[in-house]
Order: sequence, then C-alpha cells, then structure tokens
Amino acid sequence: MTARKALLAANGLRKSFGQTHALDGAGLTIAAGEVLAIMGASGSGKSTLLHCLAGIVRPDGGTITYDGRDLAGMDDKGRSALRRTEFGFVFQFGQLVPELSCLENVALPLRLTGAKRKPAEAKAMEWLARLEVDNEASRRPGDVSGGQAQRVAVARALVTGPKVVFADEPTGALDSLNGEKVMRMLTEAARETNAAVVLVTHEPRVAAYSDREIVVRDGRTVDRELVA
Ligand SMILES: Nc1ncnc2c1ncn2[C@@H]1O[C@H](COP(=O)(O)OP(=O)(O)OP(=O)(O)O)[C@@H](O)[C@H]1O
Repeated sequence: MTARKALLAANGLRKSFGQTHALDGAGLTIAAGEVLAIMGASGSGKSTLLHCLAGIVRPDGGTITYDGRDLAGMDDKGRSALRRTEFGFVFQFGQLVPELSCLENVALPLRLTGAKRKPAEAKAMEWLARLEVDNEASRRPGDVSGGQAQRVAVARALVTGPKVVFADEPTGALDSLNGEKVMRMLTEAARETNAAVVLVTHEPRVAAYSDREIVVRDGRTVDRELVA
C-alpha cells in the first residue's frame, strides 16, 4: 500500500456478465503520479477492472472514488465528462481515427473540449515531437508503423494533461523493442506531468516500468508483494 493520498480508490468491486463473475470484490488505490501495473492470467478480470476504474463500465457493486467524487454512482453524462477532461486512454489497437492524420488525431481531444484548430494542432505537434513521431504528423495511422502509431496514441492520451492515463495492454501488438520504447516514453511523460498510470499487462517486462504491481485472480486483487 502507498502512504500517499489516493487519487483513485476502489473497494469491493463486483461485476458480472451473465453467470461470469468478472469482478468479485476487487479493490485498489492509486496516488497522483503513481504508475500501477495490474497483472493476472487471461480472463482474471483485469480489463473489466480498468473499465470500471475509468468510468467506461458501471460496476454492479462496490465503490470507486476519484478525487473525492463518487465515480461509481455518477450518471453516464458525468462519467463521460470526466473521461474527456481528466483521463487519457491507450489501448492495444484501433484507438486512432483512420481517416484523420496523426496530427489531427492528437489534436482531436483538444478540439472536443472546444479548442480552436491552430492552438490545438500546435500543442499536438509538441506532443508528437516529444514522442519522436513529428515526422509522421501528416500521415494517416494506417501509413505508419505499429510502434509509431502507438506513440501517436500516447501523445493523444497525454495532450489534454490528464490526471490518470488508462493503458490496456498498450504494447500487446508490438515487438519487444518497440514495446519498451512506448513504455519508456509513456512513463517518462506521465512522470513529468504528474499523471498517474493504470497499466494492464500480462508481461513482466512491461510491468517493470511501474512503481507497484497488483495481481487480479478470479476477480479479486492481491498486492504483488503478498503473492508467493
Ligand atoms: N462484455 C462482456 N460480456 C461477457 N463476458 C465478459 C465481457 N467482458 C468480460 N467478460 C468475461 O469476464 C471475465 C473477465 O474478463 P476480462 O476481459 O476482464 O479479463 P482479462 O484479465 O482482462 O483477460 P485478458 O488478459 O484475456 O484480456 C472473462 O471470463 C470474460 O470472458
């Protein structure tokens, strides 16, 4: 457990899909700026836990508090506003809009919160440069490599200055060299901006970029240090 104040805290989370109990009492805390890895076997409930924490899925039971607010009890509108303004997302595949250029993709979250095109694209360009993909700015996601596309996705997740970045197997489709580069850049940028990162992965090498690891087993969470 961390001694720092929790930014995001979940307790006793339960979520079922029909007869499947995906979450069965899961809980965790994450502090501002902390990088937390959620590990566990396939089907153990990692993604469901991340989706609940990010306000994408509403749990059947349990509590989620984000920055003093009751996230689990918020309506769809409140949760979607929170996702737009406070959270960033990096998934394994498909999060970039194929019809837009890499630059337009990174500028999009800013445009959705009302920014004008020029300042949004200027800021997007800064983030593309930071992730070393500014040369791909005018290309479409389908015309760049998988590793480059994932770095564009990281730029898009961070451009709004989120408090929490949710990353679900962000390196799952990459070879190990590109995976390490994405992880290094994601965690460095998050640390510089004091964003917390909730990282779902089954790869120890990816989890090694975190400050702390928890393991999900049959829908329950266990601190890695307590696992034999
Ligand atoms: N939308 C859904 N409908 C039905 N069952 C679901 C749904 N989402 C998850 N499940 C089930 O809930 C359980 C937990 O799934 P979850 O995706 O959270 O596991 P995971 O640990 O992320 O797995 P993986 O590492 O394979 O992605 C699994 O048995 C899964 O089949």
